Amino acid sequence: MDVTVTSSRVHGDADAPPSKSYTHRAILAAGYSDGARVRNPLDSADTKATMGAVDAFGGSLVEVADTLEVAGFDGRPDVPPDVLDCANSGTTMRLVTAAAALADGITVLTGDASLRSRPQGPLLDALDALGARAESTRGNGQAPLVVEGPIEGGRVEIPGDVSSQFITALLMAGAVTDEGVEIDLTTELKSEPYVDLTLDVLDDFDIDAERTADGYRVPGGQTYRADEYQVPGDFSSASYLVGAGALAGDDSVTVHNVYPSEQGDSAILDIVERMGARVDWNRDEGTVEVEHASLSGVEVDVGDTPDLLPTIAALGAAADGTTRITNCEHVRFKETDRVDAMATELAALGASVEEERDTLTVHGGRSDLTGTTLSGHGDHRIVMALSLAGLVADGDTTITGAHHVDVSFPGFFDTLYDLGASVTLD
Ligand SMILES: O=C(O)C1=C[C@@H](OP(=O)(O)O)[C@@H](O)[C@H](O)C1
Ligand SMILES: C=C(OP(=O)(O)O)C(=O)O
Repeated sequence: MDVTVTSSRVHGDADAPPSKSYTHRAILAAGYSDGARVRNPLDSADTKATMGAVDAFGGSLVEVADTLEVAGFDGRPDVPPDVLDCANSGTTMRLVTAAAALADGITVLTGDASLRSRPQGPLLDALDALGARAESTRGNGQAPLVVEGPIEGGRVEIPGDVSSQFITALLMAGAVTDEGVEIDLTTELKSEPYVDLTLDVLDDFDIDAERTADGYRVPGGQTYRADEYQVPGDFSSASYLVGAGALAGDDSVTVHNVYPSEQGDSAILDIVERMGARVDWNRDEGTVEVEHASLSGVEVDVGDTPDLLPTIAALGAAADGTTRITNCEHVRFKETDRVDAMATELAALGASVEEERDTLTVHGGRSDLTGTTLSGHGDHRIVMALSLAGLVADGDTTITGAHHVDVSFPGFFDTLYDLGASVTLD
């Protein structure tokens, strides 16, 4: 399915969907427990993949209104009856690979073509060091993966600059090993707020884990326990709504369901404010009101907030002056190489863009942007970010693969349409 966005103004109220990162963790943590209710989970393609894994490990999940009733596998996953298909979800593959290493037998994991091109090697090496057999079938550190457990715990070294999801995976599984897991980071950690978010969920499930001088530690022999877990709203998804208000607001846009949490991507509020928009975050009410202004370029380090790169690049293309996005090499390891994808598509729209390994520079100006047909690169965030640029480009902007928004924000185009954007799906 393609989407065509025509230059338009937006205003009114919109809800941020539930957080994808919190939902994955809450569902898997409920799986590790003997049972828990997850309230207001995100129902999307990626979170369904995690639900499928919990089911395959011997848990069960029943949806009752806005709550998922999870009967867990109580710390000991069964050997799955079939290959685990993690679809497009990096979070599922990493978190579930470590869970599979607890099972007494062999698990095979795969995913779509994008997921089968993403790096898993450091996690496989770490699980190997903990006593599992963990292999890439092609020997290239990518899925399909074969994992044979069980692990008992121990000490591992792992780089922190490929994916923080490896750390999250080891912490979540490590809590139910006999010996616990001590993680020594061999490089600087990127995407650190996502590990903070993991510690937050673990704490709510009564699991102790902590940052150490060299990395992280989780003691073993623990029991996941929570009656009910409430998932907060998603700031990465909210970034597109906030971005729409900042770029094309006619009067203001108010985004609901955005309460404070450990999500690093709440940085989007500060970024659009620095670009010149007026932003009012009422933390108690969980609302953000954004008023459009003529935006100017900014410099942003996305070391902690990789998922904001497409949003910031799109805003930068429409802002006056130069937007420099630094510390972004790890953004190349996502559903697609997002640094390259945004550079290519914004250039096709008429922006002047320079791409280096670790930096993306966009020389913006909305008068330079002319609608054309762009590739969504099969990546939900590229599709949503390019839609923002379409709001201000002259004429029609068509983006291919619009259905990929189902990965994290299934109602995205309805939400944009309800705000007044001219959006046509076909
Ligand atoms: O743990 C998580 O929920 C996520 C961690 C980040 O990935 P990396 O740690 O691989 O940068 C982020 O990009 C991804 O969308 C979600
Ligand atoms: C990279 C993302 O997710 P994942 O790593 O789970 O595929 C994302 O949602 O932008």
